[in-house]
Amino acid sequence: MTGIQARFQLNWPGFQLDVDLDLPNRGITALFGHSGSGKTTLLRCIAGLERAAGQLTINGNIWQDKHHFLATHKRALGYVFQEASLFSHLSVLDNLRYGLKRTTAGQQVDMEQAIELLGIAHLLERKPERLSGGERSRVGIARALALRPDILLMDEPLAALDVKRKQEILPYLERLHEALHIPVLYISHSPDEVARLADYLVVMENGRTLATGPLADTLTRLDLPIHLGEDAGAILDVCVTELSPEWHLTRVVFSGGSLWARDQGLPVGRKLRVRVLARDVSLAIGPPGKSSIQNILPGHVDALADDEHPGLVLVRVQVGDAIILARLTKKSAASLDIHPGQQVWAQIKSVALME
Ligand SMILES: Nc1ncnc2c1ncn2[C@@H]1O[C@H](COP(=O)(O)OP(=O)(O)OP(=O)(O)O)[C@@H](O)[C@H]1O
Repeated sequence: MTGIQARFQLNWPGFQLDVDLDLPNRGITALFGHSGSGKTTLLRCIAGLERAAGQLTINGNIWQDKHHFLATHKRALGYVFQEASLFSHLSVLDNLRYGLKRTTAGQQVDMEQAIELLGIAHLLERKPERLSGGERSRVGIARALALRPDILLMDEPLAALDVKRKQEILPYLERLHEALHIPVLYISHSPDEVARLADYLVVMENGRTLATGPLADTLTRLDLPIHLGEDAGAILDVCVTELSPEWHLTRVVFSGGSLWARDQGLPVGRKLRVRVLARDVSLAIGPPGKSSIQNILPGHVDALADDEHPGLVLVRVQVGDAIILARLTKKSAASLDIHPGQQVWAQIKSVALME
């Protein structure tokens, strides 16, 4: 049995946790939900810091069931918090070594890989006080990885950083998808971070899981109360197929067609994600004539749902195998008689390449 099987029940006055999760054995799973929905409590149960009833199996190893409860220090896990709590009297290298009982050859390789992945080789001799916030976070993550965990738990690791530092660290986290062969559970309140990093999404509400599934499918479900507001949109897996140096544009293809985006110097053949925000998509019920919009894709309306504002509606459009969301005013949806099954042309004003 691979992956994570986690079933927990916890009864606190005013809060009950009741989850039953089966999660993939690699990739980043984002835990998303309102404040107080139980995300941190779930991570603490996995870490053995809360004694919930239930069971927990990580890649076939039982960490908890009716008869066993493995103590936290015996669980092969890395835990990264908002503030990386580094030892101030130790250099970065000694911080990384701390906790490794004796450094075996295998651990040395893991530590070197962690140093490389997080880009901290030039910081090894420094004391934590001489690191920027972003560098401290990277060292904190590398330290967790050096322990060769079977699972990495990250509780809003970027929340304490300003926008600039976040942008600096995100590319390192993006590399974790590919490079790590362990599951990562990642709590975040930021839809942008989730869209960039996550492969899988768990939506929590009041101590329960409302939905779990691959990121692109779960983000475009209209039946979930994930109120993303201006961040509502779709994620597409694409591949760069053409460059147009003359117009500084890049063409990417996905299962539903192709899109032009602003050139960011990516080579042909590069696979990446793009994010298409619902507010940037409008719909026409016939092939549009001359338009300044380059990206026009035919598709079919799959479903409609009220948006947060009473005057707006979100429309799910099936484009090939992919789903795109469009945000329309209720007035225009009514005047075009937008309904499930209808053929439409999605006009996409802007596409963000996430690289
Ligand atoms: N030790 C505790 N005893 C009783 N209730 C607790 C305890 N710790 C947390 N809670 C409550 O459990 C609920 C879930 O808290 P938790 O920190 O897991 O939420 P969260 O989704 O991580 O929130 P946030 O996004 O704000 O970090 C909250 O109502 C909180 O007040």
